[in-house]
Order: sequence, then C-alpha cells, then structure tokens
Amino acid sequence: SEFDGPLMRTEVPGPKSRELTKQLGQIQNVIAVNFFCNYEASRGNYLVDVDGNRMLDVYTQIASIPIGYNHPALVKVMTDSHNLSAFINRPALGVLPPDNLPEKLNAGLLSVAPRGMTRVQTMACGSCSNENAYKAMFIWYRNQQRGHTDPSPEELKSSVINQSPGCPDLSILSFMGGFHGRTLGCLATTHTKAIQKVDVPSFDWPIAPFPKLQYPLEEFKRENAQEEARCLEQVEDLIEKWGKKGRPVAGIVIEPIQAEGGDNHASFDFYRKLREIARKHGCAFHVDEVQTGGGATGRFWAHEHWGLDDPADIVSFSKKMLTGGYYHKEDFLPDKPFRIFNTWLGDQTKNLFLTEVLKVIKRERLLEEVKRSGKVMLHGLYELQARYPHLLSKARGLGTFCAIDVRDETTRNNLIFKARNKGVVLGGCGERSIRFRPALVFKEHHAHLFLNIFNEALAEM
Ligand SMILES: Cc1ncc(COP(=O)(O)O)c(CNc2csc(C(=O)O)c2)c1O
Repeated sequence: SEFDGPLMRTEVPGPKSRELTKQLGQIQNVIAVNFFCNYEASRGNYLVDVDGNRMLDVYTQIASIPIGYNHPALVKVMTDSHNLSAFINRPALGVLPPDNLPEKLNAGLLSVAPRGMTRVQTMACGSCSNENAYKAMFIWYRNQQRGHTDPSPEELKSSVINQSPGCPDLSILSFMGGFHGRTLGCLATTHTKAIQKVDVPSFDWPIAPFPKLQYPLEEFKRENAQEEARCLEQVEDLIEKWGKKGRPVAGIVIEPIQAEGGDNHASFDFYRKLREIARKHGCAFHVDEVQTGGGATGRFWAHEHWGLDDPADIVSFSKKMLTGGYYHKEDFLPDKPFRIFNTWLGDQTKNLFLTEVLKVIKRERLLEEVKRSGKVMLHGLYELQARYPHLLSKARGLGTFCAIDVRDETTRNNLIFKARNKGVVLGGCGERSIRFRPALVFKEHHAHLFLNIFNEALAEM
C-alpha cells in the first residue's frame, strides 16, 4: 500500500540533496538534477526524497514508471529464485539467448503487440530503439529499390568508407517539435530545443510542420482542419522535393502526441491521412510510442485511438515498457544476421518485470482507471484555466496524458517549483507547458488531491 498524501519536511532540494549534488558535481554535470531520491522508501504514486519529503509523483521519471514505486508484483520477480540467474548473467541476446526468451517475449511484449505486428526487436532505450528502427527502414527501402536483398560488390565496398552507393543517400521525414532521441540518427529527426542539437553534425532530411491547433478545439474546428490539411500538403511536397534531389524519403516518423515538443496534439484524422500519404509514396511509417505507449492515454498504444485500417510498419517503445524496442511488420525483419544487432539487444530482466506489469494492468483493470482519472484531471484543468485565465491556457489531454500551458517559461518553472514544495512532482515540456505523466495506478482520488495542491500553488502565484 502507499501513503495517504504528501508530507513535506524541508524545501526541495533539501540539505541532504544539496550535499549529494555537490558530491556528484565532482563527477558529472549536475545542473539538470532536481533532487536526490530515496527509492527504497518510495511507494506507489509517492516519491520520497533523500530529505524525507514525500511527494505525489505526477512525472514518474519522465513517464517511465508504469505501476508506481516498489509494486509488490515487481518485488516478487526479484525474490523468485528462478529469476536469480537472469539478474546475474546478462546474455548477448542476439547470439546466446536464454531458454525462456521465446516464452517471455510471447507472454510479455507480443501479448500487447499493436495490430498487424508479429515481430518485436528489443533494445535498451528509446534512442537505440529508434536508431535501429531507422536502419530497418533504410534496409527495407534499398531492398525495395534493388528488387532483391543482395547488395552489389560496389555497394559493399563503398559502404565501408561511408560512400554511396553502399551508403545510400536516403532520408527520414520528421516533424518540427518532434523528439525521437539524442543519438545521431534520432537527433537528426529531433527538433525541439537547440541545446540538444548545437555542435552536433546532422543530415539534410526533410522536416515537416506539425499542426498548430487552436484551443478550445470545438471553437476552432474549421481553422484546425485547414491547418492540418496545410501540414499534410507540406509533407507531400517535401517527399516529392527530396525525391527530386536524389535523397528519397525512406520513412516517416511521428509521435502520437509530440511530448518533448510541448504536448502537441493533432486529430486522429490527421494521422490516418498521414499513414495513407506514406503508403502512397512508398515510405515506411514509424510511430514513436516511447513516451505515449504503455497505457497512459487510456489505450495501450496511443495510436490505437486513430483507428488505422492499414497498420503502421514500425512502432517503437521504451519508458513504461521497461525495455526499449520496436515492433515491426514481416517486411522489416533483417534479411541477414548482424545487420540489426548489438551486444545485449536489451535486457531480459526487463522482460520479466514487464510480464508482471502487464498482469497487474489486466488484473487491476488499470486502463479503465486511466480513463476515469484522466477525466478528473482534464475537467479539473479546464476549471483551473477558467479560474486563472491570466496564468493558464490550452488544457489538453488523452487519458492521464494531459498538459496545460502557462503564461511564460519563467512562470511555468516557478509554478513547478512551488507545486513541488507543496508535495507534487511535475515536469515541463516545450517552451511553457506543464505535462502530467502519472503512473497507471494514479486513481481518481490522486487526481483530486493533485488538483487541490495545484490550485493552492496557483493561488499563490
Ligand atoms: C517520443 C520519444 N522518443 C524517443 C525518446 C528517447 O528515449 P531515450 O533515449 O531517452 O530512452 C524519448 C525520450 N523522452 C525524453 C524526455 S526528456 C528527454 C531528454 O533526453 O531530455 C528524453 C521520447 O519521448
């Protein structure tokens, strides 16, 4: 069981956090550190920090804690002696898999595979999942262009020294405001903050505009439909333009909700049309569910809300799934060994945890819970933006995957700081949004508790 509410003993960060930040500051850059945590004492929706402050966590490690801290079902995984060797001996899964790998993947990841997906490749994190998904798209595209899967001797030779035709001039179309990771390929499709990009070489790949919707949505239906049509036209223009300049678009990558970019939404119709555009132009279609996946939008996969007739080609995941990886269609199965590969290819212990998480989600009907607490959250945010119109706007969300805009970045940061000292851990995104990322065990009473504390913080601004 967890606690019945926050309990604050010091300002956050408290004295012990400050001391530890100094110590860690001797080793790493600590500017991004918020405070130090006592993960042993943390429980359910409550994160306890090193100074004994107990806070309601509505950020959950950048949306990566699925069923709260120290859930008994996960403790059980650790205390089950059958799992001991899995925690001690980390296999190179691609070459020497453990005997229970097929069973664990079938019971875990494949039991929640998006419609149309029969294959899954595990990885360690979101970036390496997307990085390898991009490679799978490029290989698929070249095999389509070639008409078979055997690169010529000239392609093989030139590839070793980074030259075409072996290293083909292909591109991936991404969207302004998109975030797909920090490694070089992913970074070339990430367009959020300059500090994440500056000083790193990139590729000349097309970047399409993402719809800028006006809120409240019901008052701007026509304008928003026009804005979405404009963006889709731009996508087609860019695909044609990059084809003409000899750098054809092999794949399109997009998030169901642009999270780092500021929780930017588009209509389900926009996404259905985008999927069709990819099909029409022979581009692979990659849905990045690293942050939206795992149930927080009320569906296990956020893109399930779109009602695609023609499934995506690739769906990548990480965070709440505890392991990284990507589902893909048969056509994207590597055609030769050691093309999509690395030492560990993820971590089998995460598959053990995930199998238990999925059982808890089913047993406790957590997706129904998310829909109920999400309704409380969103209605509460509508009320608060009506009460504080000089501070708040654009309340939005799907399930508990909600957000609200604050007047400006400084006010947003001050509000997050003030809420934290009242016992709620929040995170920002975009220039001036606050994004809400509670765990799946965040119930209606947690939502009411959060809204009351958030209101107190707003009243003091
Ligand atoms: C939609 C989406 N795709 C890929 C990634 C990259 O995942 P990681 O490499 O961080 O595991 C993320 C990671 N999210 C994230 C939140 S803050 C952050 C950062 O690096 O600042 C990264 C994501 O939200």
